[in-house]
Formats: sequence, structure tokens, C-alpha cells
Amino acid sequence: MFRNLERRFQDAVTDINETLIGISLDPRLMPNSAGLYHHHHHPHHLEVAHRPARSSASTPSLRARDGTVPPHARADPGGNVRVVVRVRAFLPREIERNAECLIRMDPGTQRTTLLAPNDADPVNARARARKAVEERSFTFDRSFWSHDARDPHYATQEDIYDCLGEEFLDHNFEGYHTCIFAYGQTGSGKSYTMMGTPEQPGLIPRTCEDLFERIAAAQEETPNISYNVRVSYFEVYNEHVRDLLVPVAPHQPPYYLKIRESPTEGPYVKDLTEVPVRSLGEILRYMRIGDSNRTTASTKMNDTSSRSHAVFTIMLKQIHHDLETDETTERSSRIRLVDLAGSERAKSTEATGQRLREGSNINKSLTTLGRVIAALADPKQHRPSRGGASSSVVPYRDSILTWLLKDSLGGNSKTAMIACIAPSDYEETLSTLRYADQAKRIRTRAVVNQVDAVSAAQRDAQIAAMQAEIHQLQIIVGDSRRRFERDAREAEERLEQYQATVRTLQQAMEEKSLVAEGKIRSLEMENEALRRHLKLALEALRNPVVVPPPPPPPPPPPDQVVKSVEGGEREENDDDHDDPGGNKKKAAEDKGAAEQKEDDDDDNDDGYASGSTAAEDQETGYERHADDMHEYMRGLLHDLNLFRRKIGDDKARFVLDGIDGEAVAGLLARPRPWDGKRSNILV
Ligand SMILES: Nc1ncnc2c1ncn2[C@@H]1O[C@H](COP(=O)(O)OP(=O)(O)OP(=O)(O)O)[C@@H](O)[C@H]1O
Repeated sequence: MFRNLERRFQDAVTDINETLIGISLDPRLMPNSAGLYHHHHHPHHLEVAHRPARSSASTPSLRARDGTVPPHARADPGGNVRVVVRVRAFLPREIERNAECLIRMDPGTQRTTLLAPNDADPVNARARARKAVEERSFTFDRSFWSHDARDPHYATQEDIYDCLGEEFLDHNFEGYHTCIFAYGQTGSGKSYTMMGTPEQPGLIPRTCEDLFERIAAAQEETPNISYNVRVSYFEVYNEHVRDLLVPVAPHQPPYYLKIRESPTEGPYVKDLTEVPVRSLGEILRYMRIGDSNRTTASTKMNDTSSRSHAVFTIMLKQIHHDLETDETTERSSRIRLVDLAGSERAKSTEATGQRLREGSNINKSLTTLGRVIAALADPKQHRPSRGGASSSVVPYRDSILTWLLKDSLGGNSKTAMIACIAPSDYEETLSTLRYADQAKRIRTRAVVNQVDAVSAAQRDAQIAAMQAEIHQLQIIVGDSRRRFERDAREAEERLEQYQATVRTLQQAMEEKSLVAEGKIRSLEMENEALRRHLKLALEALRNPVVVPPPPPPPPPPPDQVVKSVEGGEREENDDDHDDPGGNKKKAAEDKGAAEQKEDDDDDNDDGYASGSTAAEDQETGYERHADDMHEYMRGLLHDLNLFRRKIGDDKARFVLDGIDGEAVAGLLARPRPWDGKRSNILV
């Protein structure tokens, strides 16, 4: 019976221990200390502590935030360009001429219908004169009705962001490049949709706001991901690229940038300003600078804002660093938001001289865009030819815009087009809708842009290699300068290479410091958690939980009980010693027999006690003792064990503000008077 009690006691202790370990690993079950486990340095704790957040992450945005990409999401099987259409409200001049709204949208089918115009509106007279006008219908991914604010289906700026912008930002956090471009005639609402007004911000400011909100939330969740955000803003005007983040110098000819192509990155704008941004305020400031530069320049050139294509790009780099392995994983994505020039310029016929050249050049970018879209939408494009390449050639290189947007249009990007339409212009609207209808058929192939597991040593080696390369190039550039007359071209190339390497090095150093900052944040959080543990532990020691008084001394024979308990505990930890009189085997046999018996009859579990009232009393006494011990253990472990385990090795690693670590550890280790065997169970 003693052994049986002893076994039950042991089982109870094991149960408590297991329960406690379970509790300690699952912060949900420990409301008071859940937070303490959140940032513990042990990876397993981290993993478990994050589980609740992960399991609730059914939305792509949350999944994207937690730093993991499911393997199947790495390579996009190929998606079609998302095409939505948006019709704006009447402008005052349209109300004045009593214009008729020619657009109908069916919210059920997302069908947009263009009605044939009546005879009254002079704007549509030309269309009517030239050919038979008829009702036309197109179906898009979404048809946004922004014509009448009183309509229950009215699409606000927020609706546009919620339907398109948010999902595209999800993709960016997953590591995909995205591009959203607005197409439509002048005054159809492209700028309103992309940029909006201060009261009604459009897609670009909303994307920026959400981006920084997500970064802040993710950093709150884990200090292990660092974010590097950079922006650039340029316009393509008259087949020239102008940096919108560089102020327009008065009395100076405009400064245009060159296009280059890199084997890895594809076409890019050389020397384009890319500014790092750390907050929404900063990014909005650059956006405004760019907008005002665009306006300044366009006023100088006779109000040509509607003739330039504006490209706002956000580069997002997420660096996940694993403190345990000191490895980093990088995910980079590019968010491109394009406000195209007014599409009707493509048909401009009456321009002459400079205007004609401008017009034809603008035509060039937009007409080429049309040809590129047509080529990409061609079903032949999706069938690889025998050589493996696409069967028809896409004329990307025929214009600056299409050359720069090559990837966004037909390559590694998830792309959307917002076709903006005016409510009462039959010809222009039909042309826009046809364009959009064609774009629907374009398929792109986006991949997650991720570099896995780069060790700190590898990063350092990369930096060292770049420094060596820079040194080499410095020598060559110096040399070439001397021979400049002869080798101007070569010198320029070397110089460019040198500058590019220096820029990459600068960025690598910046990222290295970001990772270091992340590490510091992690350690600070851990330190804070530990400080809170110690505070709790101290409080628990100062105001101990009232422990039930030690159980009444059990009836004799007490010697045997104590021996058995001792023997049992030793058996667990130190099997080969202290087996006086070779009793171990017998004890094990008895234990086995008792187990067998207990299974049959719980109340009468041991032949020794049956039929004896004194023995029954004695047994009840032991049971009570066991129960009390069980209770005591539960309380004791609850109060102290977790804190001890947590504090263990960590205390040596940290400087504990205002708390004497040694003294606390001493207090925690001090045995309780009534407990002779605690350490075996607790450790
Ligand atoms: N959905 C809308 N709701 C209310 N007003 C709108 C909407 N869309 C456009 N507008 C208004 O219509 C006018 C023209 O819009 P916007 O300037 O955005 O056109 P655009 O297509 O960008 O023209 P451009 O090619 O000249 O840049 C602006 O006054 C704008 O405020």
C-alpha cells in the first residue's frame, strides 16, 4: 500500500510537472505571464508564443506580416493583369452643358455598359457623324461606380483601396513586385484615383499609410524583422526621364536621366534618387515634393502635366534575422504606382512644330504601350515557340515608358490597371474600355523575391568583397582619368560601375546596421521580460501564497513511509544506488502487483489494508497526506518553479537594474522548512 501511495504521489508530481511545463509553454494558459514568454530568447518558446497569432492569421495580410511564406506561394503560377474600371462624377462644365451619363454598371456581374449617345450633346457629335454608334458592354474584375455619391453602390476612395490596394500590399509583404497603373483620357480621374486630394486621399497615400502601419504592427509583434523602405519618383515626358525628387533648378535646362539595363534587375533609370523613408510623414513629404516639381516643370512647358507619365516607386525590403543562428533572410518587393498621361493625346492630329514633336513622342510612349498590351494579350504569347521564347516579339524597347515598365507589364509582377472613364464621352470611353478589355488577357509571372539564410559571416564577406572591388575600381578609375581622352567611354563605364558598387555597399552597410538594431531591440525586450519575471518573483516571495499547514503526522509506522518516499525519489534520479537489502526488485514486483490490483478495485487496492478499520484509517491518513502533498506541490510549483527555470542561466547574462540578481537567486533557492525533497521534483 505504501508503494501504491508512493506511486500515486509520484504520478501526481509527474502530472503537476507536465501540466506546469505545458502551462509554461503555452502563454494563453498563463494570463499573467503570457507576455513574459513572448520574447524569450529560446526559439521554441518563441515559436509557441507566436502560435496563437499565426493560427488566427487567416487573412493574407497577417500571414504576410509574420515573416513566413508558405512554399506553394513562392512561385506564382501566373496571374492575369487585374483590370478595374471607374467612372467619375460630372464636372461643372459637363453639368452646364447638360451632359448625359452614358455609363451603366451592374454591381452583380461587374459589367460596364456604354450607351449610345443622344443627339443633344455636342461632345459626341463627331462620333455619331463618323460611324454607327451602338451600345457596348464589357466585363471587368470590378466596375467602380463613382458617378453619383447618393447611390448605395457609390465607390469611395476607401473602397478602391480596400478592393485593390490592400491586396496588392499583401503581395508586397509576401515578396512580390506589384504595379498599379491608371489609364484614361485627360480629366477622367486618374490623378484623383492615384493621388487624390488631402480630404480624399487616393491609392498612393493610402498604400503608404497602410505600409507604415503594418511595419509598426509587425515590429510590435517581433523585433526580429527589420524593414528598409525607399522611394523614388520620376516622370516620363516627351521620351525623357526626369527625377521628380530633384528640385527644378531655375534658369537651367531640365536635367534628364539615362536608362540602363542590368542583367539581374532589367531596365532601370541611372542615377535616379532613391530616398530611404522611415515614416508616413517622410514618404508623404517626398510625394508632395515630387508633385510640386511635376507641376513647376509642367507650368513652364505650357501645362503639360496631363502629358507626362508619373511613376512613384516604393522599394520594400524585409530582413528577418534569426538571433539563434545569426542568419538573415531577405525579401524585397517593389510597389509601382503609375499615373499615365491622358490617353486621348495618342490621337492628337492637329499639333504642329514643337507641339507635334512632343505630341508624337508622347504618342510614342502611349501608342507603344498600346502595342505592348496588344502583343502581350495575344494568345500566341502564351504558347512558347520551339526555341522556348515567346512566339511574338513584344516592342518594349520602342518607348521609354514601356521599356521601363517591361517587368510590370509582362514579367515578374502582379499588375493591375485602373481604367478611368468620364461619364459622357462616347468615343474616348469606348477606346479606354477596349484598351482595358485587351489588358485583361495579359498574364504575368510573379515570383517571391527572397534570399534565404545568409549568415552574418556571408554578409560580412560580401561587404569585404565590395570594399575590395571599390578599391580596385578606384585605381582603375584614377588610371582611366589620366587616359581620359583616349578611353572616355571605358572610363565612363568604369566610373558607373564604381558608383553602382559604392551605392550597393552603402545599402549593405545600412542593412547591416538595421539588423544590428533589430538584435538590440530583441535583447532589450528579453531584458525587460526578465526584469518583469524577477519583479514578480520578488513579489511572490515577499507575499507568499498561503500554503496549507503541514499535514497532521500520519499514524505509525512513519519510518517505512519516509523510507519508501525517499526510495521512490531516488529511484527516479539515481537508480543504481541506495538499495538497502536488495529490496529494489521486490519493490518493483510489489508495485506491479499493486497496479494490477488497483485496476480491478480502486477502493480496496491492497491486500494489506483489507478488512481492518485501523488500517483503513491509516490509509485514509496517507491518502490525505498524499492529497495535501499534491496540493502543496501544485501551489509551490505554481509560485516558484517557472520563475526559477526562467531565471536560471539568463540571470548571468543581464545587468539587472536595481535588483540584486544573486540575492534573488539565493532567495529562490532557499528550501522551505517542510520540504525535504523539493529539488528533485522541481529541477
Ligand atoms: N471619383 C471622383 N469623384 C469626384 N471627383 C472626381 C473623381 N474623379 C475625378 N474627379 C475630379 O475630376 C477632375 C479631373 O480628375 P483628374 O485630375 O484626376 O483627371 P486625370 O485623368 O488625372 O487628368 P490628367 O490626365 O489631366 O492628369 C478633378 O477635378 C477631380 O477632382
